Amino acid sequence: MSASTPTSPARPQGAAQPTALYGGQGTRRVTVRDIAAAKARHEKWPMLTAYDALSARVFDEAGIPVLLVGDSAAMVVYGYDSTIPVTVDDLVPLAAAVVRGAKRALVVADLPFGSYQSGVAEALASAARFMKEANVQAIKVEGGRRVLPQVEAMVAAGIPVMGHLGLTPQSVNAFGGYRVQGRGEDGEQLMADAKALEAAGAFSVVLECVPDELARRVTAALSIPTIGIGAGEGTDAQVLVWQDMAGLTPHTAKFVKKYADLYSVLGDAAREYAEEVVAGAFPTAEYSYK
Ligand SMILES: Nc1nc(=O)c2c([nH]1)NC[C@@H]1CN(c3ccc(C(=O)N[C@@H](CCC(=O)O)C(=O)O)cc3)CN21
Ligand SMILES: CC(C)C(=O)C(=O)O
Ligand SMILES: [Mg+2]
Repeated sequence: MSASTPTSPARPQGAAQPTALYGGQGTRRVTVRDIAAAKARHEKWPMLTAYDALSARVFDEAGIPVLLVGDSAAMVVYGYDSTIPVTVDDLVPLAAAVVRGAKRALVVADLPFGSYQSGVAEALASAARFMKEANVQAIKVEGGRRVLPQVEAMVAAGIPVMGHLGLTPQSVNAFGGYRVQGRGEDGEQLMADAKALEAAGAFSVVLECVPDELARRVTAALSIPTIGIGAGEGTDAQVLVWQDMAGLTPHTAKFVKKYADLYSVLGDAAREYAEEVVAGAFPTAEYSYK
């Protein structure tokens, strides 16, 4: 598969199959410059969310080059029914755990609702907390031209910024639900937002729940990578919430492909453990000390 890729050195037996982004990079962490170079080489790459050290380690060793500490933690970690309630205080410890667990992946953290919208100073202060307390390498904010001053200020401060357009879940109350965005005339607004983010210095942009044809046009129009979720096959990269793709989340959107059935696997393990404890079948001598 990658045998013909000149930049990929031989890897130790048993090592995870690297994505193209990891080619030739030894064990150092992926950087935003690597991400930019991948677009120039027309390489597609995967991003997953992560919220704890152990899952971050699993994904890192599986060759996922970029991990996102998403504000979706509000829903999949904290049990809220939207991303609105989660705070910087909630997310910073999760982000710190992900950075400790992942040795090679670039770690990006979402700025949560209410931690950047009011202005440049608020955005810089929130981003600085993720950089100083969690040691993340990049920050993501939702929105286009309405958050441009914040994006420009963060970039000027040396903070790599990932944009996020389309279905921006922090605006769920304005959208009136989790609906596909950018159809018809709205597509041109989204295109203008994407170009503005690139001009402001964003290093990449997430396109969530938009028509595949729009995502393809935006991807062609930008020199920075697009990362799709429910945006079809035409983006440079893809992202999914890990509990969705692993089949742990009971109800998911149409764009989710389940690559495992963790809901059943984990439930079966818990049921079997419970049965054995009740029956006195666990622990046996094998699991006991003399
Ligand atoms: N676990 C999880 N996965 C996610 O992908 C995710 C979160 N949480 N939380 C934050 C947002 C919310 N997201 C969502 C939630 C629901 C739909 C959804 O049900 N969409 C409809 C589309 C309806 C239409 O056609 O307009 C669908 O049927 O897929 C989409 C994105 C994506 N994000
Ligand atoms: C799904 C991705 C793009 C996200 O913003 C999140 O997980 O919070
Ligand atoms: Mg998010």
